[in-house]
Amino acid sequence: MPTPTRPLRIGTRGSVLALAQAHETRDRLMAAHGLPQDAFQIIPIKTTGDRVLDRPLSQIGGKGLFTREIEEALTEGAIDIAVHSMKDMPTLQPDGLVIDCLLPREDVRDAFVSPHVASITALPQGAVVGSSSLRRRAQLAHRRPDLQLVEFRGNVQTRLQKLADGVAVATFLAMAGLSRLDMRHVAQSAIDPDEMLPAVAQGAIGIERRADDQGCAMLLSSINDPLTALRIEAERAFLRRLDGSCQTPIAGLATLDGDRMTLRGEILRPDGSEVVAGVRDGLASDGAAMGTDLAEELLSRAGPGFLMA
Ligand SMILES: NCc1[nH]cc(CCC(=O)O)c1CC(=O)O
Repeated sequence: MPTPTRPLRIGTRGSVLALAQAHETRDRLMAAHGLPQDAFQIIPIKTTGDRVLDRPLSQIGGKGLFTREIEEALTEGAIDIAVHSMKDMPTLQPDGLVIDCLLPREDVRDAFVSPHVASITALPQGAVVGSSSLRRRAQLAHRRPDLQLVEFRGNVQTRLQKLADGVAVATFLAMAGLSRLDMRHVAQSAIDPDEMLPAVAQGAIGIERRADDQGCAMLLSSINDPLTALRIEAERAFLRRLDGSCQTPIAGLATLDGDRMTLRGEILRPDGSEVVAGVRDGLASDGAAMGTDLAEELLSRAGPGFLMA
């Protein structure tokens, strides 16, 4: 809790997008509690994922790469809360930490980004596309086996520069990240989830705290968006059962219609040669069970070893 003597310390990665998310969190807390800006201090923390830029994430060790150092700072008390892209979060938090605050979700869709080409369909035969996301690579390879995929790491600016340099003719980014950076214009199109199912929790910001910190629990409860929380709970239950990591292409998306939820999920072979997809409909309050159940259906239909390939 912020006190007159000490501001509330908000831990975040240092990327432009991460800082925008930390600022959004601070602004919501200021508005909800009538607090001044200097009641908060934003503390950027460098993570392994930020440090190692020359290898695909899947080779360095998957999820957790962008969060470990931040969670350590939280556990040690060097920060009070941590702001995360939920898409990058492991499905289980370390002992003593919880995420029970989700901000209203942004656009969940992937963006098709290219200087000249309008859409996936419009890509010329054999075109070079840059992406380091195993999910997007597998989904694209499934749909367009003719395309050539190259690794594409780095922040939004770096990736746009690579496109300008002709390293690839197109790439994908999350619409949510582009929106938060006021850069939606760089997207040629937003890809419908029926065409490319997004990553679990794409577009959602979660705020982590120490489980025993009742002050922060109260502070954060006022900015939690319960509908986003329901969707993320279902999607992450699905991912948890699949033991999702960056090494297993998985996509999942929950949508709400009143008190009903539809949960779609898919798992892919990394080379895109096979996709196993399924859907569940049910009560929004049963999201976690639907997620586990859908994951089990996909696992049994895929058969042993599917995710290892
Ligand atoms: N893996 C990196 C990452 N984590 C969250 C976002 C975008 C914002 C979001 O989905 O909330 C991105 C970049 C991207 O996929 O373009």
